[in-house]
Amino acid sequence: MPDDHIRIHQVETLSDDWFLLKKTTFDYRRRDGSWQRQTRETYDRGNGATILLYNRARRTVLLVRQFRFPTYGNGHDGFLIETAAGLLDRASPEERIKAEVEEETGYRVGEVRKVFEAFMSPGSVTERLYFFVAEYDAASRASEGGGIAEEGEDIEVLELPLERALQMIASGEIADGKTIMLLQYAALHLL
Ligand SMILES: Nc1nc2c(ncn2[C@@H]2O[C@H](COP(=O)(O)OP(=O)(O)O[C@H]3O[C@H](CO)[C@@H](O)[C@H](O)[C@@H]3O)[C@@H](O)[C@H]2O)c(=O)[nH]1
Ligand SMILES: [Mg+2]
Repeated sequence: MPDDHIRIHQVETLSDDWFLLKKTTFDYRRRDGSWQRQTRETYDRGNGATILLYNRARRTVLLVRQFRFPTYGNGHDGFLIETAAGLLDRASPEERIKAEVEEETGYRVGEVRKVFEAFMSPGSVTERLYFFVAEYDAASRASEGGGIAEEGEDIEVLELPLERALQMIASGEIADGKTIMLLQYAALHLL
């Protein structure tokens, strides 16, 4: 796709509170060469990182459960089981995910390995998510985890056999996109 296919016409800030919601009007050059005016809203919450901790010998994974208000009421009770994750806040993905995984799970990991990057909701959310894996064992537990209570985090740590986690995808008990992707990666490549 050549670089000259977009001309930004107008950018309007609809909301700039916790995160940023913009409405952009732009001209898009279609594949047949004609220009078409379009408007799109984009929700910008920065980029993020997520990590699956796994134990090869025991064939287990570490996940977290927390209340996610946006899912509450959309056919879910809101308590999502997820891989540990956090927003980058201008840090590098590697740096951020190491701090985040310790905050949320209490486990301190040395080496983390990036396995892929993905846009999780490209029609409306700008965020690029960086996916990592790392090994853990009982000795890597440095604290209780649980997240930052002052920020409203109330995170429960779950250790599960990979087989059980995969069954929970099939049953709908695990319903978070990034988590499903990393568990499937583990089944294919790690455990
Ligand atoms: N006051 C307030 N707090 C908010 C709001 N939105 C989020 N927060 C708080 O901001 C903090 C963000 O926590 P992180 O651990 O850094 O991010 P995350 O929400 O876990 O995000 C991760 O998971 C997302 C969902 O899969 C990912 O989209 C994201 O990239 C990241 O990896 C949490 O304490 C959350 O409650 C808001 O509108 N108002
Ligand atoms: Mg988080």
